Amino acid sequence: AVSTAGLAEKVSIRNLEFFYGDSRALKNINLALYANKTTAFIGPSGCGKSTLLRVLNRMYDLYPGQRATGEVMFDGQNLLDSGVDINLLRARIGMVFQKPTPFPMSIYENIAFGIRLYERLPRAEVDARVESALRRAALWDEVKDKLDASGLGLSGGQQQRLCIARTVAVKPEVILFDEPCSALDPISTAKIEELIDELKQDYTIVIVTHNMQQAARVSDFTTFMYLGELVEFDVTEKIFTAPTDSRTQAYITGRFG
Ligand SMILES: Nc1ncnc2c1ncn2[C@@H]1O[C@H](COP(=O)(O)OP(=O)(O)OP(=O)(O)O)[C@@H](O)[C@H]1O
Repeated sequence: AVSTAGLAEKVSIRNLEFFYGDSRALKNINLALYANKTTAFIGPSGCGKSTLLRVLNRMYDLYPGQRATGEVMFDGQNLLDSGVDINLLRARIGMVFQKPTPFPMSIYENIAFGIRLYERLPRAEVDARVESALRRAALWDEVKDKLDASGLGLSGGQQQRLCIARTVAVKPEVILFDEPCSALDPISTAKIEELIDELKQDYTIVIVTHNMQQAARVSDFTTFMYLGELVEFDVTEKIFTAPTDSRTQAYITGRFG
């Protein structure tokens, strides 16, 4: 059994199923995400990693024909319930995407815009929040003298840190990373990984990655998925050194995927 004694469950997923039309992409998923820990989702292409991540902030709501059943408990509420305030949910469970997606506006506005979606704050407080978010995302020193320049003028790695700053600025509790480094060079990747490691002091983090070294470096727990099923969940080191299931073993040794 996985030793999780003393850890707080931030999100508890129970009997989760997910459908694209008639096609079932997630089968009876049961999983806990622990507070102030990083959980990686790994597995071969098409196994359902992104689908599971997108359930956690109801991303699928935008698409007709996609639906989830079961429970995703977060602070005593089932996130899948129809009464859930989706905007509030996405402020509490933020997401960083694969490709950096800054808005076509200034660096400052990229962050202030997100804050204003959720809160009305005096300008000085917005300024302070923008600065602290940029510091948190390890970008402040590089941009403090050009906050009015376009976010699109930053390098790919800087753009991704800007997106992380934008997510952090609305004070989420959980941050979902969907292959956040797949478009980045090794140096930018190392920066983002370092950042993820620091962010877990204050947030609960989930990361989908194809890069097993990355999963091994940044996560505390790892979930191996295969064909829509959660095959194995364990402490990351255990998954990568002594997995229980033969399919996990096959994947981590490069025999498929
Ligand atoms: N919009 C969609 N409509 C129909 N089926 C979809 C859709 N998106 C994903 N699927 C299917 O759901 C399953 C899970 O896909 P998902 O993208 O979650 O896998 P993944 O593990 O994230 O894959 P990858 O590593 O390639 O990103 C796959 O069989 C995929 O073909």
